Amino acid sequence: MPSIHSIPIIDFSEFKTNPEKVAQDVFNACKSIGFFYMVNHDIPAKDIDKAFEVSKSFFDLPREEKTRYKISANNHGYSELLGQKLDPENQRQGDHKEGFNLRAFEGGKPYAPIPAVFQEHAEFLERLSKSCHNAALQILEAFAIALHIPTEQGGKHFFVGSHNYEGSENVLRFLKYPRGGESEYKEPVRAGAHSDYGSVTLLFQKDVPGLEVQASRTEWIAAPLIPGAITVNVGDQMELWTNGLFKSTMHRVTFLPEHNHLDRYSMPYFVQANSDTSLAPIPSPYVDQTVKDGAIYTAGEHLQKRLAASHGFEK
Ligand SMILES: O=C(O)CCC(=O)C(=O)O
Ligand SMILES: [Fe+2]
Repeated sequence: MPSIHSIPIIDFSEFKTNPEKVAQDVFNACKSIGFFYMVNHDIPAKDIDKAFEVSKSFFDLPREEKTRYKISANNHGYSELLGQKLDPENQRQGDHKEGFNLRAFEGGKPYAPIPAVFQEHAEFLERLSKSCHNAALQILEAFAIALHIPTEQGGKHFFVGSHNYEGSENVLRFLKYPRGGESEYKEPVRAGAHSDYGSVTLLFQKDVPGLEVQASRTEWIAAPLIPGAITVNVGDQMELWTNGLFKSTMHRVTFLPEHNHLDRYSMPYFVQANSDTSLAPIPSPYVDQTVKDGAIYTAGEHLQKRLAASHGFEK
């Protein structure tokens, strides 16, 4: 396979008028590098800016405040600096980041208690998390169109049917990679190499780059910041569902010496299929239907397995 040197930019303003074209671009990206930039999506820039401000106000709180909301096996809450290993098999030290996972709202309320700095913007955060979900539904519709899912199996709505917002395990995650500390830090990268666990991830990057994507077994390429674009990647659930056709590509975050004086903030939105959904190969003429080895997990089982390994939760 030729090596892939860049991440394609896909214009979703054409999705309403020419869905086939957008779906084909998405298909080509997902079969090769597993990443693309979504431009002209429906999430207003001012909402993204505001979310980063709210995120900063949370991370600025004293440590004792933040640790009151410590993350547990429900995947909601605060993870401390060095608290998570995204590459648990290889890392000697946790990631050089702190984070807060905000699970999907339920019945208009946060999934579990959230700090006052979030609570005072609860309506806004719920709206944002639903806008992210809707952007993901457009991508999932593009997947189904490109994969030619038969109409009797749901056609273009195939994935939409297995991605409810209400009751989902979707997470809007706030991350802060603090400036400094790189000289004592033992690892070469500040977030370990990993693939994402869900079906699709939307990532909002801001000001400070550092994300790298494994373009081939030996080559990492930068995923630079593109103003206004959402960095989108295929997650494990989609790779399993497509029996390896779509690539859940490894990625990591590096230290960049020219940005050492700045805190890095990012905001991934992890989209999960309904937890009881089987990850057996989907009905597409492009997807090999033979299951080679191992058991077929449900989306929920797959997620729990990966989360337990990276956070060290009790199993
Ligand atoms: O911070 C980033 O840019 C990427 C974070 C990431 O890949 C993750 O949390 O899964
Ligand atoms: Fe990731």
